[in-house]
Amino acid sequence: MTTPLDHIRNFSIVAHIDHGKSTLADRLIQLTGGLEARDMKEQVLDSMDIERERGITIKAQTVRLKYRANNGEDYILNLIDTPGHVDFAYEVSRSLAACEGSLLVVDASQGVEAQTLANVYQAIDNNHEIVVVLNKVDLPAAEPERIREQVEEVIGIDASNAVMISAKTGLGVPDVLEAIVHQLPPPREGDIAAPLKAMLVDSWYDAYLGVIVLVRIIDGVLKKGQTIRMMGTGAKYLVERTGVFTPARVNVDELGPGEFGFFTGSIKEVADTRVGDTITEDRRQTAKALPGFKPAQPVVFCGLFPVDAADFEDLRAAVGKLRLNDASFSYEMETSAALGFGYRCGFLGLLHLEIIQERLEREFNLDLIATAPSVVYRLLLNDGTVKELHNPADMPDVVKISAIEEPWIRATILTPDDYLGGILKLCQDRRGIQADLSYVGKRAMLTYDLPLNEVVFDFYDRLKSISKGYASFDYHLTDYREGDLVKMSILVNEEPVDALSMLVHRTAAEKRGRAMCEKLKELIPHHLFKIPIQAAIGGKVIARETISALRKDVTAKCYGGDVTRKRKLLDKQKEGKKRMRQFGKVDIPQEAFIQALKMGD
Ligand SMILES: Nc1nc2c(ncn2[C@@H]2O[C@H](COP(=O)(O)OP(=O)(O)OP(=O)(O)O)[C@@H](O)[C@H]2O)c(=O)[nH]1
Repeated sequence: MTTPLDHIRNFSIVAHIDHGKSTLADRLIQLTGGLEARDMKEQVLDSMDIERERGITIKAQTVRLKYRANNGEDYILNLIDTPGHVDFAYEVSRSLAACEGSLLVVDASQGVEAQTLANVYQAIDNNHEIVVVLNKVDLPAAEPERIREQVEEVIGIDASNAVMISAKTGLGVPDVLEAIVHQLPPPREGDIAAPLKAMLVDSWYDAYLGVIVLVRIIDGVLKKGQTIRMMGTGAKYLVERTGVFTPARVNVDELGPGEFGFFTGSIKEVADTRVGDTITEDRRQTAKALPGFKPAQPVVFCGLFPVDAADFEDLRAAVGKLRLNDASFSYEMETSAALGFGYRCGFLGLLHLEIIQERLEREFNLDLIATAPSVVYRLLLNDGTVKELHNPADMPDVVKISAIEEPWIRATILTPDDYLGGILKLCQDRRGIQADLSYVGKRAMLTYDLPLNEVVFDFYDRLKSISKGYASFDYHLTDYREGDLVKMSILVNEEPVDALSMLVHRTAAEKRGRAMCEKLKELIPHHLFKIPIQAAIGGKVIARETISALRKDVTAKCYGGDVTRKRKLLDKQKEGKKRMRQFGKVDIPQEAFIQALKMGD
């Protein structure tokens, strides 16, 4: 039995990070009986361990809620969870496109932030009706009335029906359910008799069921035994199971128009499923496919190498497994003179990079060295061809290059006025071009165009430290612009360390080079000989430091003393060695790579 359209509501929750989206989602699940209170693990929607630890939502999920409204009618509410971090903006946009309404959650003590704006504008672009939810009214600092006005003023939407709640205590949450039913529209179209037409919203790999495909049905019915066709790729699959998440996985006989659910079939890899693809029945096809989505493009690349070269096979298996579940992560084999065999990996952003690296280390027990993150540069070559550069080490001879283009972003920053000066300076130092400055109450709203290259390293950390954590930030890629970029090499003991080479703007090269040399000087241990550390552009050295020679050997002070203590010291040294890489005659600790690449100004 499928549910009539007017008894279905499909909605997302959009919010700035930490404004309480997951807490509210949990409350809604709890109130509608999806979970008994005692089963409630904190924040069920954030299912991966790392997500839970970091308190961020990565993988968009959906949950079907059964709700008996105050009018006595039964409704199906499909909650489509969306990630809150800028790196995952693409996942936000695809989940929003599959539903009709949004709850806009705003922390009533903090007010509108950068990602509130970015996310709500995406919802508006998708023609969503919006219910404003002012959360955390239990906090003494909450000012729901003022924030309601702010939402109207800054975002320009009607907030007269805003629901005031505390997702933490549960106060007001039942009103959210009523608002979903009465203020959000049911699915706009849907013909049960028409040929199957469904949108592929997401897919992931499950160890027991294989690839699970999340769909939103537009027309027709999806059920077991059907042969379906993906219209974009042309691939055909037999449907083996259909079901929904409540959030527990429950099989259902069929999925009808307006509904969300999943199916499994003979699909081998997540890569075989394209988000945004139209799914239809092979023997009775829908006439017109949905407008497609473009796949998420990696914007940041870095090399990942095992600390111990013998672990390469394990790394190969691990990246393969991760990719099964995360099609936005890409990799190809790379060899580095300094680091041996590894993978060049592409990510949606820096957070995505950190998460993947952490999962590889934690879930697969690998020790890794990550090279400097690099954006994708476009090289215009003299022979008229264009080459994408994912790795500074692959840069062709400069005489072959007529121009280098780099990606730019448009950033929105909201900050209390007190920190405006520091932030303006930061943006300016990072080659930013100010596009706008206005005020949201007492806070400044800054719009800047910045080269992504200047943001990937530590911009966000710097912004947070300058503003004592109060500034919020969001960005999207805009275009490629030509820049005066040069490749800077780092030489340790006269040997170039390919993993540390990077593209930098000419005006910033000397400062970066100097900082890098100083940092490496601190991080590379003394050896028995003097070690020069140099930064160079082409053949020209632009910065130099020297590590003086070591005088004593570590065990000298134990001479003639306690043997166990001596052995302990040697063991400790050996342990340290494991995390070292040898470059010519010099041992560089893994930590040196990580720290050297995370540089402040
Ligand atoms: N006092 C108070 N704290 C709340 C309320 N709702 C959520 N919080 C707290 O605010 C923090 C962030 O809440 P989350 O639900 O994780 O926020 P989120 O928006 O889902 O964050 P992301 O998943 O990272 O995007 C948590 O520490 C919650 O316990 C509320 O109504 N009152």
